[in-house]
Amino acid sequence: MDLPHKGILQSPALAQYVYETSVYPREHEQLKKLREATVNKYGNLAETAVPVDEGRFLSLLMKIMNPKRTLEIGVFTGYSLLSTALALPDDGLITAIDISREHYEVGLPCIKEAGLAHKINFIESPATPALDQLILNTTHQGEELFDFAFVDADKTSYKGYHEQIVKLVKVGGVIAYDNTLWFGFVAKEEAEVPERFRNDRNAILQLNKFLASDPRVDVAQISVGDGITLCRRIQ
Ligand SMILES: C[S@@+](CC[C@H](N)C(=O)[O-])C[C@H]1O[C@@H](n2cnc3c(N)ncnc32)[C@H](O)[C@@H]1O
Repeated sequence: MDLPHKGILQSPALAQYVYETSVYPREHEQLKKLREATVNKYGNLAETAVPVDEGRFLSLLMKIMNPKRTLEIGVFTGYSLLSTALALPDDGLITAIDISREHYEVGLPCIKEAGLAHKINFIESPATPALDQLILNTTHQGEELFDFAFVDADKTSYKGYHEQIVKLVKVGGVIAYDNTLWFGFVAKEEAEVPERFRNDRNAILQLNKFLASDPRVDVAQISVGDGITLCRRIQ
């Protein structure tokens, strides 16, 4: 599939400037290898992964938050997952959910090489039932709530995931929704948006509107990568 330039830095030259100045010089060797393995295997589809500046943002956010338990929905080959894993404290653990393990297998050797596979509990499942199971585990078996959740899966389900994840993230914890500026299409008229992006654009528009007035979370729209909405649970 031919994707338009992903990310809100609409000039490829500006994106390249950011990547070369502040991302690539600090990119972990195994992250770079994972990125290259993804391009080798999937070509243009490698753009499905978070852009590298977003990976860096996630990594720094983890270092600031120092979370013990994190959740990721939508793993693909694992660029955001490894960006997170590299920044967790020694006792930090990640629960990662994806409908298919196939793509994850491409990045897994790099995650192993970085010595971080033991931190990751990968659940191969559609997210909705997997989240329901996690809710059961926390309510009936007293498992700890999560400090952080990163959501980067099927956009039309984000609103449903939000209702589940607010039950799984502790008060004071953070939920990050990816692609909330959706290639910049959120600010365009529908007629200007290629047809195959319209459904997801509508879902993102509804999500953004909903989150802006959800009293359970405090919200900031972060203009990095393809747009991340950070939600801090306040009730
Ligand atoms: C945009 S990619 C994730 C990119 C990843 N965060 C990265 O940095 O490489 C979306 C992922 O969501 C997964 N996905 C799609 N629908 C899903 C669902 N209903 N439940 C769980 N995962 C799903 C896809 O298999 C795909 O790997």
